[in-house]
Amino acid sequence: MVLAQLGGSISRALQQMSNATIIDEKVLNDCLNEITRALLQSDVQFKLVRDMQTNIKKIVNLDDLAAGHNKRKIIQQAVFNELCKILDPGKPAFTPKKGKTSVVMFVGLQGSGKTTTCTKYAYYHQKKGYKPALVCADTFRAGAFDQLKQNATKAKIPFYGSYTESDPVRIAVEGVERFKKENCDLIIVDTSGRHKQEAALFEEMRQVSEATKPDLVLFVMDSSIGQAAFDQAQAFKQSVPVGAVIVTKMDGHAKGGGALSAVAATKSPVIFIGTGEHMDEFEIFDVKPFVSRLLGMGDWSGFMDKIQEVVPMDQQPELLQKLSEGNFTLRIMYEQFQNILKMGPIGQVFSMLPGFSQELMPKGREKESQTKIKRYMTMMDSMTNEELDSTNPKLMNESRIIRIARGCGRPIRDVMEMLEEYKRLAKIWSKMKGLKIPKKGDMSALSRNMNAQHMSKVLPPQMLKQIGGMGGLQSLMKQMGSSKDMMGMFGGADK
Ligand SMILES: Nc1nc2c(ncn2[C@@H]2O[C@H](COP(=O)(O)OP(=O)(O)OP(=O)(O)O)[C@@H](O)[C@H]2O)c(=O)[nH]1
Repeated sequence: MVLAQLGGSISRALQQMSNATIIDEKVLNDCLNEITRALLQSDVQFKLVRDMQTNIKKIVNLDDLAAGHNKRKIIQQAVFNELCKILDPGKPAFTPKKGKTSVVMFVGLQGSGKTTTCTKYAYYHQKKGYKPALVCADTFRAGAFDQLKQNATKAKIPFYGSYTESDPVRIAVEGVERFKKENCDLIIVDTSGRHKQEAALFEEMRQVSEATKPDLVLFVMDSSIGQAAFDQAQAFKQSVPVGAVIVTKMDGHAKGGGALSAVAATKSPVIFIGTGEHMDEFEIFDVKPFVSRLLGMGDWSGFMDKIQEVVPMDQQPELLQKLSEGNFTLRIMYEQFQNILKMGPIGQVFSMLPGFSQELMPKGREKESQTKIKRYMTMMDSMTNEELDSTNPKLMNESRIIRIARGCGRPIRDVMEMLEEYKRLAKIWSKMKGLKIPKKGDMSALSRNMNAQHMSKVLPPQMLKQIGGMGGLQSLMKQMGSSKDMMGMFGGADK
């Protein structure tokens, strides 16, 4: 069961319960058992699941439910809070400061994706203006240094390692010293992968940590690790001061529940997730939006942040103005396709929009979707300015379609398909009509300006019904809006 399925199962359990006329202990227990089953099937550790169930029972007061309060909402909120609690140890991770040297050491099981993730982490910070450097202290796996070297060269990040030196402590110390002298502010030390049974390798890892005195030890974990996650993560935590976790391969078909367990074992926050093999398939991890996405509630703040990344700054106000007028033209679609292709996998963007990820960008088919987008753009290149800027769907008559097909050398049905896709996107974006436009550059204000009215238009009808219609959505947004993150996520509550 992948995490998305886990979210679906939990939502279904909640839905079934809210369909019951009277919520008594049995109905509540059935619902919680269903949720428990889904969590266990996703590899969340048994003890965590049991504790979660007990906590929810403590929080949810059956008398309140009987009094006719919105039962589903109360329980959904409790499930939401409990899942957040598992993933949020309540203390923030160390963040490196620009201009001040920080040493970050990467540890993890063999093949968890450490080396790949080191470069992603370095690259991410380099884009933010840091001066990162990579040190390969993995003397165990032949080829590890070559891999790091290759990645680092591609990203133009300085690196240090040795083909002959077999002592990882020595390499780590030399590398750190060298990059300190070169005024690098983020020195990243990659270490060998190991399993908890390998005592000698654990001792070696401890020595590297002691010698380099890292400001942060990052535990890298593959999301598919399953039930073993808790014990493995705990073993690492006992040997070195793990301060944060990165979960990799979140793009795969892993169950993913192990990741939740590992966080609980290390009592450290997840700070990033890896979503692919490429350098930029790396996302900041935020607990509340993540759980919200897991439960199928969408993640507006993430979506708006992505737009900020995808759309060049100078085009943002203009695009938002057009969207707020409800004028989604083919030209806008073309320009957005251009931006999206520049940025990389569009799945990352659209998976954040509630309910639309599957239609726009089926998981695992990103490459196909990109090819499709390029094909659409070729067809649009054969359109006139009038066609590109029109908001009148009737303009695209048969003769225009035939002309476009001839112009781009594609069959007529391809042009029709592209126009259908345009209509579908235009329909989605027309829901943005009336959006308050933030001042130039202040995209976060946009998410704050999104109110329940906008949300209700964008949410798929069945999801809105699940939440309890407009009234349910408003109170859910108010209730959740007490935290800043949630305000951002749902675009702010109506006051
Ligand atoms: N799909 C996907 N693959 C990933 C991700 N992160 C890493 N990988 C792949 O996972 C494999 C192992 O990654 P490495 O970086 O070599 O793993 P490692 O932990 O350094 O390996 P050891 O040094 O043997 O411990 C490689 O094929 C990576 O491309 C991710 O987020 N998604």
